[in-house]
Amino acid sequence: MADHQLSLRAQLLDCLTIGRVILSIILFFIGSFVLDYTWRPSYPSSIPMVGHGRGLVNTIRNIANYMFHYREWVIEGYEKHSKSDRAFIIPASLSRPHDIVLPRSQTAWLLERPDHIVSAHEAHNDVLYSDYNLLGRENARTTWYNRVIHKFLARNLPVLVPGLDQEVSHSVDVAFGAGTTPDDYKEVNLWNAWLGVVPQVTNRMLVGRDICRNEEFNKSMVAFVDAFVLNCLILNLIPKILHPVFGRLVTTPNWWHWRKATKHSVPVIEKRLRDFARKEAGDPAYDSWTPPEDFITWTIRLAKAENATAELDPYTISKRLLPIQFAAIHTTVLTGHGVLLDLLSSDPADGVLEGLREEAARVLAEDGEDGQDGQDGQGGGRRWTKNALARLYRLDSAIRESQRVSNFSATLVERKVVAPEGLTNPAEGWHVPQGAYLTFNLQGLHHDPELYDRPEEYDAFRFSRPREAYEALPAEKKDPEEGLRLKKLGMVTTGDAHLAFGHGRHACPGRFFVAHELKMVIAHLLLNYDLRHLTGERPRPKWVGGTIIPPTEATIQIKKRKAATAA
Ligand code: HEM
Repeated sequence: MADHQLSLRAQLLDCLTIGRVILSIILFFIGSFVLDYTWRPSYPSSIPMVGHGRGLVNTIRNIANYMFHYREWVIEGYEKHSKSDRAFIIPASLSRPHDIVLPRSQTAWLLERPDHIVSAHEAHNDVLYSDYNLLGRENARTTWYNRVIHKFLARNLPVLVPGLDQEVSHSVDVAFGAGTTPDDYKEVNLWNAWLGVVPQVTNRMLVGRDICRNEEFNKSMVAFVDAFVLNCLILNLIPKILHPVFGRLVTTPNWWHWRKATKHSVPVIEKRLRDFARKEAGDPAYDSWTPPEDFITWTIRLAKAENATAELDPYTISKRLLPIQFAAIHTTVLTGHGVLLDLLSSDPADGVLEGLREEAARVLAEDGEDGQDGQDGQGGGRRWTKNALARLYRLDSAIRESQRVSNFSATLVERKVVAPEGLTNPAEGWHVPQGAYLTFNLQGLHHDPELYDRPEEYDAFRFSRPREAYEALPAEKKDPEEGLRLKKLGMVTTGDAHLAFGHGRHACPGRFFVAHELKMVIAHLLLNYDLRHLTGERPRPKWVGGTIIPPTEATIQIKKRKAATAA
């Protein structure tokens, strides 16, 4: 019997060659892909498709070419179908169903569907693999953090501006300005400099001034969002059926980075909860205490108002911060990076930098306020206010124009059909089942010559010229309706031809904050530093599927200005 067992084991081991193991793994993956594929929602054949088209061979070609040709397919689809008001299908990555790209004329129709018919949240979760990246289903499925931001952020901006201004001055002077003198230009890596600014400024709003300058906390959060993006790229290539295993495996670093951050955030959250409790208990030491305005305070207020006690757990609060860190950090760094590359690649003869600097100095003098000496180690000088920032029309336009022409996504505003009965398109008559994905053609819209004059050109003051012309009119010639129309040229206004922040009721609720942040950063740079124009072509990004890979190697030349105009 023992001999028999031994020989069976020997035979099995003989069969187990490296070649056979590799072949089995390949067959297992192919089988998983086939299963995945058969479970995908099927789309009507009346909707045209770009890429290599339908059928088994073409499907394999689509999968092989998705990484390198997605953006070209988006452009091709815009010309062939979107411009004739027709939807088209665009192939997706290996692990995701295809997207249906809707024409501009159907924007309002889709975005007005209720959330129980087409869901933004579910679409975002699927595209971002949030069940894994956000440390589990519970944190991915909740819309709590979304509600906190929608409810509190924009209305608290006037109160937040002075603190943000301090973080901007401090972080820009460290990340861009360290070691600069008025005598010579210094070379700075632009991507790393923005990464030195955005987490600190964003976290002033999220977790307050006690932690926003903490290097380990900020590094952990940046590492978390970096891991998040990398995991999305990896999971795009793995069959969905295997995600419960691979999703957990590849997102292990996310847990590690979150844990590291909690060392700093949880004690602050616990203290805030204690402070709230003592104030509520009538502790006389807290008579004049008011909580700082930040995400921690807002989430405590909302949880108390709604009796949502689970939301008051310090570790839960620290997890709710993660989706916001993801939504806020890379998007803002990408945008700021793009704006400076566009500005510094503009023709020096056009005087764009000088125009922006003149505006910033004038508005700060007129509408800024005097800073107090010694605030957080900052000197006095003029400080920004919400009203002053609202008057930076040129800078606002320079940012909006960069978001238009240097778009960081080819398609945007993803929605998933969640209604069990599916969705019928009234304009074209087709019907798609539950699980279908719909989106819009950002690339095509932002570069359409019928919507924008000379669409490929970065025209920094495209949106501010009419606003400035209106401002210069004598009061009796100003038509308030025209004034309102021109206000909509501002960077926070979304529309069916400008989708950088999405559109409709799920449009980015952080955009008002971003507008303040980016304006303060760029104004501080221009008022305190000289920036050299780039020579040659603007460094170009690369695209992997629908994901942009920015030119992170790009550097700029910067030196301290002789006569700095602001603090
Ligand atoms: C330049 C920076 C940013 C860009 C370009 C950007 C862009 C976007 C886009 C395109 C969406 C999806 C809209 C849709 O599907 O309709 C979105 C959603 C969102 N963003 Fe931003 N975002 C930025 C910064 C921020 C910041 C700083 C925050 C938070 C403070 C934030 C919080 C959110 C949230 C919570 C959502 C989900 C909204 C919802 O589903 O209702 N974003 N953002």
